Amino acid sequence: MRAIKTVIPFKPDNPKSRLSPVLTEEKRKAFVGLSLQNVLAVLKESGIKQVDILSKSALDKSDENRLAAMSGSDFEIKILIDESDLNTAVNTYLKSSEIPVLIVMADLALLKKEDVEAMTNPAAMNRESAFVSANCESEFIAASVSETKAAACPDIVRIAPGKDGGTNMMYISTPADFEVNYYGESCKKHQEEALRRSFICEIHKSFYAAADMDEPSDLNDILNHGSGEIFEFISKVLKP
Ligand SMILES: Nc1nc2c(ncn2[C@@H]2O[C@H](COP(=O)(O)OP(=O)(O)OP(=O)(O)O)[C@@H](O)[C@H]2O)c(=O)[nH]1
Ligand SMILES: C[C@H](OP(=O)(O)O)C(=O)O
Repeated sequence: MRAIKTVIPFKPDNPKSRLSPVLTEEKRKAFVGLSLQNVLAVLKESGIKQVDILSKSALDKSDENRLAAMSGSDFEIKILIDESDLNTAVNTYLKSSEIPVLIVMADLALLKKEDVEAMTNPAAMNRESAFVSANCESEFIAASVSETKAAACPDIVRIAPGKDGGTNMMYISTPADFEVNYYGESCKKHQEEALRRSFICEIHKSFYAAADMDEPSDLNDILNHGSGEIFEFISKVLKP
């Protein structure tokens, strides 16, 4: 795999406030810890070797212990603390990055390794995922078209949108030349920014990558499609 940096923005304090109708603060903290663990496991499975957790504040001891247990010579996890807001923290990170960056949100409880592979190396995938070029109206099958375009113009932004128009993952080939602008319909904003900066923009459409956990009803997706510790946790909390 081509060298890339992978970064997970993370907010450990009072996380997922929109879930407060169904989860206490303590449970929300436990939930984002499990979700982060899930995302890291998928990244590891997909061949990513090193991940930076870009955290707004220090991690809880339990989360730190979990990360330490996952970390090893073949999978290095670094914790970087940046107390600024999400956009400032990520943009500072991008500015200092000389190789492609993959940004992955921590609340993707259903993420699959195929989604990560589609973001980092779509041409190598033997699949029929549809990609959409922001430069044209029609959808097309990714690999051959995107390779041809990439040969002519190597700067690529690849986005996995959230189900409500946010940006759940983003691959940026030349990160120092791009700025993120999260919140609201950020996928659209990022597509526009890509076009403005003459990047090729591709969209990875996937139910699993789109399933961010923002609102109480989103947790049903974990009950219906999830597995492991996070499934057990949500099952217990929602069906005591
Ligand atoms: N470093 C950093 N990460 C953040 C910040 N705010 C959110 N994040 C992370 O960015 C990703 C997407 O954030 P949201 O889905 O809005 O999560 P949230 O802010 O905990 O949720 P709400 O309080 O419900 O808006 C998650 O991985 C969060 O942990 C921040 O200020 N700094
Ligand atoms: C950060 C934000 O996340 P959401 O609140 O849409 O989950 C976004 O994707 O722009």
